Amino acid sequence: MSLYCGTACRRKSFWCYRLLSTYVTKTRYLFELKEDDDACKKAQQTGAFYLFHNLAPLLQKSEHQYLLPQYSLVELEKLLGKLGQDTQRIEDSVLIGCSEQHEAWFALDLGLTNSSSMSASLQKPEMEAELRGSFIELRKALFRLNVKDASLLSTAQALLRWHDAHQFCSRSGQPTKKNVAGSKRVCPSNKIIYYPQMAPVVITLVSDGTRCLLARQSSFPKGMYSALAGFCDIGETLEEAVRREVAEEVGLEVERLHYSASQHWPFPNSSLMIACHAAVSPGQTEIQVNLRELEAAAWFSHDEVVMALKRNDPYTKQQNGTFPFWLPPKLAIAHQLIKEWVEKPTCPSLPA
Ligand SMILES: NC(=O)C1=CN([C@@H]2O[C@H](COP(=O)(O)OP(=O)(O)OC[C@H]3O[C@@H](n4cnc5c(N)ncnc54)[C@H](O)[C@@H]3O)[C@@H](O)[C@H]2O)C=CC1
Ligand SMILES: [Mg+2]
Repeated sequence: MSLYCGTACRRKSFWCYRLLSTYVTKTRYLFELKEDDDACKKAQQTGAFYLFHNLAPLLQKSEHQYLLPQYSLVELEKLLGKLGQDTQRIEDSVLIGCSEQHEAWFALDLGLTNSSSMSASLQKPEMEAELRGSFIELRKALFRLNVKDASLLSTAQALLRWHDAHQFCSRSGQPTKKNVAGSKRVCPSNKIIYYPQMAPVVITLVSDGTRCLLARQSSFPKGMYSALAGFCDIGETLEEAVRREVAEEVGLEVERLHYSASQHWPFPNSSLMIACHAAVSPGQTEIQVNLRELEAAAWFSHDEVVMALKRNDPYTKQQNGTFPFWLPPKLAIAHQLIKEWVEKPTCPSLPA
Protein backbone atom coordinates (compact mmCIF):
# COMPACT_ATOMS: atom_id res chain seq x y z
CA MET A 1 0.00 0.00 0.00
CA SER A 2 1.28 3.45 -0.72
CA LEU A 3 1.33 6.02 2.07
CA TYR A 4 0.76 9.60 1.13
CA CYS A 5 2.39 12.48 2.92
CA GLY A 6 -0.35 15.11 2.77
CA THR A 7 1.81 18.07 3.61
CA ALA A 8 4.72 18.78 1.32
CA CYS A 9 7.09 19.64 4.15
CA ARG A 10 9.99 21.52 2.66
CA ARG A 11 12.76 20.84 5.09
CA LYS A 12 16.13 19.57 3.82
CA SER A 13 14.85 18.99 0.36
CA PHE A 14 11.88 19.89 -1.79
CA TRP A 15 9.56 17.23 -0.34
CA CYS A 16 9.44 15.17 2.83
CA TYR A 17 10.06 11.63 1.56
CA ARG A 18 9.57 9.76 4.84
CA LEU A 19 6.04 8.45 4.49
CA LEU A 20 5.75 8.02 0.76
CA SER A 21 5.85 4.86 -1.35
CA THR A 22 8.96 4.12 -3.44
CA TYR A 23 7.14 5.10 -6.61
CA VAL A 24 5.94 8.42 -5.20
CA THR A 25 9.34 9.37 -3.76
CA LYS A 26 10.97 8.54 -7.10
CA THR A 27 8.43 10.67 -8.96
CA ARG A 28 8.88 13.58 -6.53
CA TYR A 29 12.68 13.27 -6.78
CA LEU A 30 12.52 13.49 -10.58
CA PHE A 31 10.16 16.47 -10.31
CA GLU A 32 12.69 18.20 -8.03
CA LEU A 33 15.53 17.55 -10.50
CA LYS A 34 13.47 19.05 -13.33
CA GLU A 35 12.61 22.16 -11.32
CA ASP A 36 15.89 22.81 -9.50
CA ASP A 37 19.08 23.22 -11.58
CA ASP A 38 21.38 22.93 -8.54
CA ALA A 39 19.74 19.69 -7.39
CA CYS A 40 20.08 18.29 -10.89
CA LYS A 41 23.78 19.24 -11.10
CA LYS A 42 24.29 17.51 -7.77
CA ALA A 43 22.49 14.41 -9.07
CA GLN A 44 24.94 14.28 -11.98
CA GLN A 45 27.80 13.69 -9.50
CA THR A 46 26.36 10.30 -8.51
CA GLY A 47 24.36 9.69 -11.68
CA ALA A 48 24.77 7.36 -14.67
CA PHE A 49 25.17 8.53 -18.27
CA TYR A 50 24.03 6.79 -21.47
CA LEU A 51 25.82 7.84 -24.62
CA PHE A 52 24.51 8.55 -28.12
CA HIS A 53 26.10 9.62 -31.41
CA ASN A 54 23.79 11.42 -33.83
CA LEU A 55 20.81 9.91 -31.98
CA ALA A 56 22.17 6.33 -32.20
CA PRO A 57 22.65 4.78 -28.73
CA LEU A 58 25.90 3.16 -27.64
CA LEU A 59 25.30 -0.58 -27.23
CA GLN A 60 27.38 -3.63 -26.52
CA LYS A 61 26.52 -6.94 -28.17
CA SER A 62 25.94 -9.96 -25.97
CA GLU A 63 24.78 -13.32 -27.35
CA HIS A 64 21.16 -12.59 -28.35
CA GLN A 65 20.63 -9.13 -26.96
CA TYR A 66 22.14 -5.68 -26.87
CA LEU A 67 23.37 -4.41 -23.52
CA LEU A 68 23.29 -0.79 -22.45
CA PRO A 69 26.58 0.49 -20.99
CA GLN A 70 26.39 3.39 -18.53
CA TYR A 71 29.15 5.70 -17.31
CA SER A 72 29.67 7.69 -14.14
CA LEU A 73 30.46 11.40 -14.29
CA VAL A 74 34.12 10.71 -13.51
CA GLU A 75 34.35 8.11 -16.29
CA LEU A 76 32.69 10.50 -18.70
CA GLU A 77 35.06 13.33 -17.82
CA LYS A 78 38.02 10.98 -18.34
CA LEU A 79 36.66 9.88 -21.72
CA LEU A 80 36.15 13.46 -22.90
CA GLY A 81 39.68 14.31 -21.74
CA LYS A 82 41.10 11.37 -23.72
CA LEU A 83 39.20 12.51 -26.82
CA GLY A 84 40.48 16.06 -26.40
CA GLN A 85 37.06 17.48 -25.50
CA ASP A 86 35.99 20.08 -22.96
CA THR A 87 33.98 18.60 -20.05
CA GLN A 88 31.58 21.53 -20.47
CA ARG A 89 29.98 19.31 -23.06
CA ILE A 90 28.30 17.37 -20.22
CA GLU A 91 25.96 20.38 -19.89
CA ASP A 92 24.20 19.10 -23.04
CA SER A 93 23.00 15.98 -21.21
CA VAL A 94 19.33 15.43 -20.42
CA LEU A 95 17.63 13.70 -17.49
CA ILE A 96 15.79 10.53 -18.55
CA GLY A 97 14.86 8.85 -15.26
CA CYS A 98 16.24 7.44 -12.03
CA SER A 99 16.56 4.17 -10.15
CA GLU A 100 14.54 3.34 -7.03
CA GLN A 101 17.65 4.29 -5.05
CA HIS A 102 17.57 7.72 -6.69
CA GLU A 103 20.54 7.27 -8.97
CA ALA A 104 19.69 9.78 -11.70
CA TRP A 105 20.07 8.70 -15.34
CA PHE A 106 21.18 11.08 -18.08
CA ALA A 107 21.63 10.84 -21.85
CA LEU A 108 24.30 12.70 -23.77
CA ASP A 109 24.80 12.87 -27.54
CA LEU A 110 28.43 13.33 -28.52
CA GLY A 111 27.72 13.42 -32.25
CA LEU A 112 25.25 16.33 -32.36
CA THR A 113 26.56 19.88 -32.26
CA ASN A 114 24.97 22.46 -30.02
CA SER A 115 24.54 26.09 -31.09
CA SER A 116 25.42 27.54 -27.67
CA SER A 117 28.36 25.35 -26.59
CA MET A 118 29.82 25.29 -30.13
CA SER A 119 31.13 21.81 -29.37
CA ALA A 120 32.39 19.84 -32.35
CA SER A 121 30.92 16.47 -33.30
CA LEU A 122 33.13 13.62 -32.09
CA GLN A 123 34.26 10.97 -34.54
CA LYS A 124 32.20 7.81 -34.22
CA PRO A 125 34.88 5.14 -34.95
CA GLU A 126 37.30 6.73 -32.50
CA MET A 127 34.66 6.68 -29.74
CA GLU A 128 33.46 3.16 -30.54
CA ALA A 129 37.02 1.85 -30.24
CA GLU A 130 37.54 3.68 -26.94
CA LEU A 131 34.20 2.52 -25.50
CA ARG A 132 34.28 -1.04 -26.90
CA GLY A 133 30.75 -0.73 -28.22
CA SER A 134 28.83 0.42 -31.30
CA PHE A 135 26.42 3.29 -31.91
CA ILE A 136 23.48 1.44 -33.46
CA GLU A 137 20.44 3.05 -35.09
CA LEU A 138 17.60 2.79 -32.55
CA ARG A 139 15.14 1.36 -35.11
CA LYS A 140 17.50 -1.59 -35.66
CA ALA A 141 18.36 -2.07 -31.98
CA LEU A 142 14.94 -1.60 -30.38
CA PHE A 143 13.67 -5.11 -30.93
CA ARG A 144 16.80 -6.71 -29.46
CA LEU A 145 16.58 -4.81 -26.18
CA ASN A 146 14.60 -5.73 -23.10
CA VAL A 147 11.38 -3.73 -22.59
CA LYS A 148 12.84 -1.47 -19.88
CA ASP A 149 15.96 -0.56 -21.86
CA ALA A 150 13.93 -0.05 -25.04
CA SER A 151 11.63 2.38 -23.24
CA LEU A 152 14.54 4.25 -21.64
CA LEU A 153 16.35 4.65 -24.96
CA SER A 154 13.16 5.72 -26.75
CA THR A 155 12.66 8.48 -24.17
CA ALA A 156 16.31 9.50 -24.34
CA GLN A 157 16.38 9.66 -28.12
CA ALA A 158 13.12 11.60 -28.29
CA LEU A 159 14.38 14.18 -25.78
CA LEU A 160 17.80 14.53 -27.44
CA ARG A 161 16.13 14.95 -30.83
CA TRP A 162 13.74 17.57 -29.47
CA HIS A 163 16.61 19.64 -28.01
CA ASP A 164 18.57 19.35 -31.24
CA ALA A 165 15.59 20.65 -33.23
CA HIS A 166 14.59 23.46 -30.81
CA GLN A 167 17.77 25.42 -30.31
CA PHE A 168 16.22 28.72 -31.42
CA CYS A 169 13.20 30.71 -30.31
CA SER A 170 10.55 30.70 -33.05
CA ARG A 171 9.54 34.28 -32.12
CA SER A 172 12.86 36.09 -31.52
CA GLY A 173 15.19 33.82 -33.51
CA GLN A 174 17.63 33.93 -30.56
CA PRO A 175 19.30 30.74 -29.20
CA THR A 176 17.23 29.16 -26.42
CA LYS A 177 18.83 27.79 -23.26
CA LYS A 178 17.99 24.41 -21.76
CA ASN A 179 17.59 23.90 -18.01
CA VAL A 180 20.02 21.38 -16.48
CA ALA A 181 17.54 18.48 -16.64
CA GLY A 182 16.53 19.30 -20.21
CA SER A 183 12.82 19.35 -19.34
CA LYS A 184 12.43 22.77 -21.02
CA ARG A 185 14.20 25.49 -23.02
CA VAL A 186 13.85 29.22 -22.40
CA CYS A 187 14.43 32.17 -24.72
CA PRO A 188 16.60 34.61 -22.71
CA SER A 189 15.28 37.65 -24.61
CA ASN A 190 11.50 37.20 -24.17
CA LYS A 191 11.31 34.41 -21.52
CA ILE A 192 9.15 32.15 -23.69
CA ILE A 193 9.38 28.59 -22.35
CA TYR A 194 9.42 25.64 -24.76
CA TYR A 195 8.54 22.15 -23.51
CA PRO A 196 9.27 18.82 -25.27
CA GLN A 197 6.27 17.69 -27.32
CA MET A 198 4.71 14.48 -28.62
CA ALA A 199 2.24 14.18 -31.49
CA PRO A 200 -0.90 12.18 -30.63
CA VAL A 201 -1.51 9.29 -33.04
CA VAL A 202 -4.49 6.94 -33.02
CA ILE A 203 -3.92 3.30 -33.91
CA THR A 204 -7.06 1.24 -34.49
CA LEU A 205 -7.73 -2.42 -34.99
CA VAL A 206 -11.01 -2.66 -36.87
CA SER A 207 -13.05 -5.84 -36.57
CA ASP A 208 -16.33 -7.03 -38.09
CA GLY A 209 -16.85 -9.57 -35.32
CA THR A 210 -15.05 -12.50 -36.97
CA ARG A 211 -12.22 -10.89 -38.98
CA CYS A 212 -9.85 -8.00 -38.39
CA LEU A 213 -8.65 -5.38 -40.84
CA LEU A 214 -4.93 -4.91 -41.38
CA ALA A 215 -3.08 -2.66 -43.80
CA ARG A 216 0.39 -1.92 -45.11
CA GLN A 217 2.24 1.15 -46.35
CA SER A 218 4.84 0.79 -49.10
CA SER A 219 7.51 1.81 -46.56
CA PHE A 220 6.77 -1.22 -44.32
CA PRO A 221 9.09 -4.25 -44.51
CA LYS A 222 7.86 -6.73 -47.14
CA GLY A 223 4.87 -8.84 -46.05
CA MET A 224 4.21 -6.89 -42.84
CA TYR A 225 0.67 -5.68 -42.11
CA SER A 226 -0.39 -3.54 -39.14
CA ALA A 227 -3.41 -1.83 -37.62
CA LEU A 228 -4.56 1.51 -39.13
CA ALA A 229 -2.67 4.50 -37.71
CA GLY A 230 -2.91 8.24 -38.15
CA PHE A 231 -1.97 11.58 -36.58
CA CYS A 232 -4.75 13.42 -34.73
CA ASP A 233 -5.77 16.68 -36.38
CA ILE A 234 -5.78 19.81 -34.27
CA GLY A 235 -9.04 20.21 -32.33
CA GLU A 236 -10.08 16.57 -32.70
CA THR A 237 -11.14 14.20 -29.95
CA LEU A 238 -9.69 10.71 -29.87
CA GLU A 239 -13.04 9.28 -31.06
CA GLU A 240 -13.19 11.74 -33.98
CA ALA A 241 -9.62 10.94 -35.01
CA VAL A 242 -10.35 7.18 -35.07
CA ARG A 243 -13.52 7.69 -37.10
CA ARG A 244 -11.80 10.00 -39.61
CA GLU A 245 -8.65 7.87 -40.04
CA VAL A 246 -10.66 4.68 -40.69
CA ALA A 247 -12.92 6.51 -43.16
CA GLU A 248 -9.94 8.20 -44.88
CA GLU A 249 -7.76 5.12 -45.19
CA VAL A 250 -10.21 2.27 -45.94
CA GLY A 251 -13.59 3.96 -46.53
CA LEU A 252 -15.43 2.34 -43.60
CA GLU A 253 -17.64 3.82 -40.87
CA VAL A 254 -16.69 2.84 -37.35
CA GLU A 255 -19.70 2.09 -35.13
CA ARG A 256 -18.16 1.40 -31.74
CA LEU A 257 -14.73 1.80 -30.23
CA HIS A 258 -12.89 0.81 -27.12
CA TYR A 259 -9.64 2.27 -25.74
CA SER A 260 -6.96 -0.34 -25.08
CA ALA A 261 -3.59 1.19 -24.15
CA SER A 262 -0.99 3.77 -25.15
CA GLN A 263 2.69 3.85 -26.00
CA HIS A 264 5.39 6.41 -26.64
CA TRP A 265 6.80 5.79 -30.12
CA PRO A 266 10.03 7.57 -31.04
CA PHE A 267 9.87 7.14 -34.86
CA PRO A 268 10.17 9.27 -36.93
CA ASN A 269 9.50 11.90 -34.24
CA SER A 270 7.96 11.52 -30.83
CA SER A 271 4.37 10.23 -30.98
CA LEU A 272 1.94 9.19 -28.29
CA MET A 273 0.27 6.13 -29.81
CA ILE A 274 -3.30 5.73 -28.51
CA ALA A 275 -4.52 2.23 -29.27
CA CYS A 276 -8.20 1.34 -29.77
CA HIS A 277 -10.35 -1.55 -30.93
CA ALA A 278 -13.16 -0.55 -33.26
CA ALA A 279 -16.14 -2.35 -34.76
CA VAL A 280 -17.88 -2.00 -38.10
CA SER A 281 -21.20 -3.58 -38.88
CA PRO A 282 -20.82 -7.06 -40.49
CA GLY A 283 -23.00 -5.85 -43.37
CA GLN A 284 -20.73 -2.93 -44.25
CA THR A 285 -17.24 -4.31 -44.68
CA GLU A 286 -16.33 -3.46 -48.28
CA ILE A 287 -12.91 -1.80 -48.20
CA GLN A 288 -11.96 1.10 -50.47
CA VAL A 289 -8.22 1.51 -49.99
CA ASN A 290 -6.87 5.07 -50.13
CA LEU A 291 -3.81 4.43 -52.29
CA ARG A 292 -2.27 7.78 -51.38
CA GLU A 293 -1.92 6.51 -47.81
CA LEU A 294 -1.74 2.73 -48.07
CA GLU A 295 -0.33 0.09 -50.40
CA ALA A 296 -2.93 -2.52 -49.40
CA ALA A 297 -5.57 -3.36 -46.79
CA ALA A 298 -7.49 -6.59 -46.24
CA TRP A 299 -9.65 -8.56 -43.82
CA PHE A 300 -7.88 -11.44 -42.08
CA SER A 301 -9.47 -14.42 -40.35
CA HIS A 302 -8.72 -15.38 -36.75
CA ASP A 303 -6.70 -18.43 -37.93
CA GLU A 304 -4.60 -16.35 -40.35
CA VAL A 305 -3.74 -13.86 -37.61
CA VAL A 306 -2.91 -16.62 -35.09
CA MET A 307 -0.52 -18.16 -37.67
CA ALA A 308 1.10 -14.80 -38.42
CA LEU A 309 1.72 -14.11 -34.72
CA LYS A 310 3.67 -17.38 -34.54
CA ARG A 311 5.91 -16.52 -37.50
CA ASN A 312 9.52 -16.06 -36.39
CA ASP A 313 11.31 -15.69 -39.72
CA PRO A 314 9.23 -13.14 -41.62
CA TYR A 315 12.01 -12.13 -44.00
CA THR A 316 12.23 -15.56 -45.65
CA LYS A 317 10.99 -15.39 -49.22
CA GLN A 318 8.47 -18.08 -50.11
CA GLN A 319 8.97 -20.39 -53.11
CA ASN A 320 6.61 -18.32 -55.26
CA GLY A 321 8.82 -15.24 -54.64
CA THR A 322 6.44 -13.48 -52.24
CA PHE A 323 6.96 -12.75 -48.56
CA PRO A 324 4.71 -14.37 -45.94
CA PHE A 325 2.10 -12.31 -44.08
CA TRP A 326 3.56 -11.22 -40.72
CA LEU A 327 2.82 -8.73 -37.96
CA PRO A 328 4.69 -6.00 -36.04
CA PRO A 329 7.07 -7.24 -33.31
CA LYS A 330 6.06 -7.59 -29.64
CA LEU A 331 7.35 -4.20 -28.57
CA ALA A 332 5.03 -2.29 -30.95
CA ILE A 333 1.59 -1.46 -29.59
CA ALA A 334 0.10 -2.73 -32.86
CA HIS A 335 1.24 -6.22 -31.81
CA GLN A 336 -0.49 -5.89 -28.44
CA LEU A 337 -3.74 -4.77 -30.08
CA ILE A 338 -3.68 -7.71 -32.47
CA LYS A 339 -2.87 -10.14 -29.66
CA GLU A 340 -5.79 -8.81 -27.60
CA TRP A 341 -8.12 -9.32 -30.55
CA VAL A 342 -6.88 -12.89 -31.07
CA GLU A 343 -7.60 -13.64 -27.42
CA LYS A 344 -11.02 -11.94 -27.47
CA PRO A 345 -12.29 -11.29 -31.01
CA THR A 346 -15.74 -10.05 -29.98
CA CYS A 347 -16.14 -6.33 -30.24
CA PRO A 348 -16.59 -3.90 -27.38
CA SER A 349 -19.39 -1.48 -26.94
CA LEU A 350 -18.51 2.22 -26.74
CA PRO A 351 -20.21 4.29 -29.46
CA ALA A 352 -17.73 6.07 -31.76
N1 LIG B 1 4.04 1.54 -32.51
C1 LIG B 1 3.26 0.98 -33.42
O1 LIG B 1 2.75 -0.14 -33.23
C2 LIG B 1 2.96 1.70 -34.71
C3 LIG B 1 3.35 3.01 -34.88
N2 LIG B 1 3.01 3.70 -36.03
C4 LIG B 1 3.41 5.10 -36.13
O2 LIG B 1 2.26 5.90 -36.29
C5 LIG B 1 2.59 7.08 -36.98
C6 LIG B 1 1.43 7.58 -37.82
O3 LIG B 1 1.04 6.63 -38.80
P1 LIG B 1 0.79 7.08 -40.32
O4 LIG B 1 -0.06 6.03 -40.91
O5 LIG B 1 2.09 7.36 -40.98
O6 LIG B 1 0.00 8.45 -40.14
P2 LIG B 1 -1.10 9.17 -41.13
O7 LIG B 1 -2.07 8.15 -41.60
O8 LIG B 1 -1.63 10.35 -40.39
O9 LIG B 1 -0.28 9.60 -42.38
C7 LIG B 1 0.93 10.33 -42.31
C8 LIG B 1 0.74 11.68 -42.97
O10 LIG B 1 0.00 12.52 -42.10
C9 LIG B 1 0.43 13.86 -42.18
N3 LIG B 1 0.66 14.37 -40.83
C10 LIG B 1 -0.27 15.01 -40.09
N4 LIG B 1 0.19 15.37 -38.88
C11 LIG B 1 1.48 14.94 -38.82
C12 LIG B 1 2.49 14.99 -37.83
N5 LIG B 1 2.30 15.57 -36.63
N6 LIG B 1 3.70 14.41 -38.10
C13 LIG B 1 3.91 13.81 -39.29
N7 LIG B 1 2.99 13.74 -40.28
C14 LIG B 1 1.77 14.29 -40.06
C15 LIG B 1 1.65 13.85 -43.12
O11 LIG B 1 1.22 14.29 -44.36
C16 LIG B 1 2.05 12.39 -43.21
O12 LIG B 1 2.57 12.05 -44.47
C17 LIG B 1 3.86 6.77 -37.76
O13 LIG B 1 4.82 7.71 -37.37
C18 LIG B 1 4.26 5.37 -37.35
O14 LIG B 1 5.64 5.29 -37.03
C19 LIG B 1 2.25 3.12 -37.02
C20 LIG B 1 1.85 1.80 -36.90
C21 LIG B 1 2.21 0.96 -35.78
MG1 LIG C 1 -2.00 6.02 -41.65
